[in-house]
Amino acid sequence: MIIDVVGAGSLGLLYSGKLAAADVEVRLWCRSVGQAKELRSKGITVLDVHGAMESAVDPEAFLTGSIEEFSKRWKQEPGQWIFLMTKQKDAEAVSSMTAGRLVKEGISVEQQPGVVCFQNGYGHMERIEGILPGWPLYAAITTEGAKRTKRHEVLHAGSGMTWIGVPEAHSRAKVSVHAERLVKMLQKAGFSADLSNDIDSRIYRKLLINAVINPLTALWNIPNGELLASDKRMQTMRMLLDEALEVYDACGIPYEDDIWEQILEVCSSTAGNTSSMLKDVQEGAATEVDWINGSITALGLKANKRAVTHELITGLVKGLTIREE
Ligand SMILES: NC(=O)C1=CN([C@@H]2O[C@H](COP(=O)(O)OP(=O)(O)OC[C@H]3O[C@@H](n4cnc5c(N)ncnc54)[C@H](OP(=O)(O)O)[C@@H]3O)[C@@H](O)[C@H]2O)C=CC1
Ligand SMILES: CC(C)(CO)C(=O)C(=O)O
Repeated sequence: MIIDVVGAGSLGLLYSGKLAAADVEVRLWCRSVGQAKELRSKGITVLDVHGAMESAVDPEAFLTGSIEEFSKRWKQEPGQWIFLMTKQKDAEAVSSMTAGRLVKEGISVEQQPGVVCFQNGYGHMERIEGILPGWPLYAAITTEGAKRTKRHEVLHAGSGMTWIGVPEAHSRAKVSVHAERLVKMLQKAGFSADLSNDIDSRIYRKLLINAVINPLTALWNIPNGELLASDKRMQTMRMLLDEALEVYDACGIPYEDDIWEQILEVCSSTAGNTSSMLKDVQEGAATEVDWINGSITALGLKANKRAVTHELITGLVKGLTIREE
C-alpha cells in the first residue's frame, strides 16, 4: 500500500515519519523543492512531547518531492491513498494539483485512490467534492497534536485518536475494505485509529470545540488551560457555545448533552497547548477562523439564524493577522 501525503507541515511530517518508520510506503509531497531536498538529505525526525527522539527516519525510508512531480510519479507507480494535510485555505489547490490532475489525465474509476482530508473546521469536504466529483472522499478527525519545529523535524506534542469515515453527503464512497487496511497501517505505525460510521458527528463536535477554544486563546494569547482560569473567560466561552448550539438546533444538527463539559475537559487535557489559531497568529500566518467560527455563521445563515458573536469573533481574529495595505 502506498500513501501519498500532501503537505510537509506539522501533521504531514508526523504521519509520514511514523508511517515510514513502520515500513509503510510513503511519498511526501512538499510545496517547495527546497524542503524536499532537505528531507532527502536529512530524513524525518519525530520528537516526543519531552523533546526526546520518537522516530528517526532515514531518507531512504520514504520518497519525497515537490507537489509538481506528483502526477508523473503516481502514473509510474499508482498509490492507493492520498492524505491531504494542508490547511483549509490550501485544500482545494492541492486537491486540484494531485487527484485533480489525475482526473485530467484520465485515470479510471477503479484506479482512483481514496482521498483522506484531515482539515479542522467545516466546509472543505463539499469544496473538495466540487473538484473531485464522485471520488472516494474520506474525512479524518484527529486529536493528535503536532508542531513542525524544522523543515524536517516535528514535535509530537500529544497523542490522540484518529477517526476516518465517509461523511453522509459523500456516502457514495462507502467505507471500503481498503479503508480497514489503512487503519491497520496507521495502528502499526503507533497511531490510535479507527473507522467511524458517524464521522459527521465527530466533525460537528470538533467544530464546536475549535469554535470555542481557538479564537479566545488567539485573542487573549493564552494556552488552552488558561481559559479555565477565570469565570469571565468561561462566560465568554459559554456565550460562543450557546450561540453555536442555537445554530445547530436551527439546522437540525445533533450534539451531545455534555458538550460543555467535553470542551472544559479538552481545555484541561491540553492545558499547556498553544492552540493552532494562536500559533498561526504568533507566526503571522492566516488562521482557519473563516472555516471554524465563519462556518458557524455560514451554517446559521442557511437556516435564517444570525450568529452575531461568531461573526464578530471571526472579524476580531482576522484583524490580528491582516496587515494594513
Ligand atoms: N497540527 C495539528 O496538531 C493538527 C492539525 N489539524 C489540521 O490539519 C490541517 C494541517 O495542519 P498543520 O499540519 O498543523 O498545518 P501546517 O501549516 O503545519 O502544514 C501545512 C502544510 O501544507 C503545505 N502546503 C500548503 N500549500 C501547499 C501546496 N500547494 N503544495 C504542497 N504543500 C502545501 C505547507 O507548505 P509550506 O510549509 O511550504 O507552507 C505546510 O507544510 C489543518 O487544517 C489543521 O487544522 C488537525 C488536528 C491536529
Ligand atoms: C483541540 C485543540 C483546541 C487543541 O489545541 C485544537 O484542535 C487546535 O488547537 O486546533
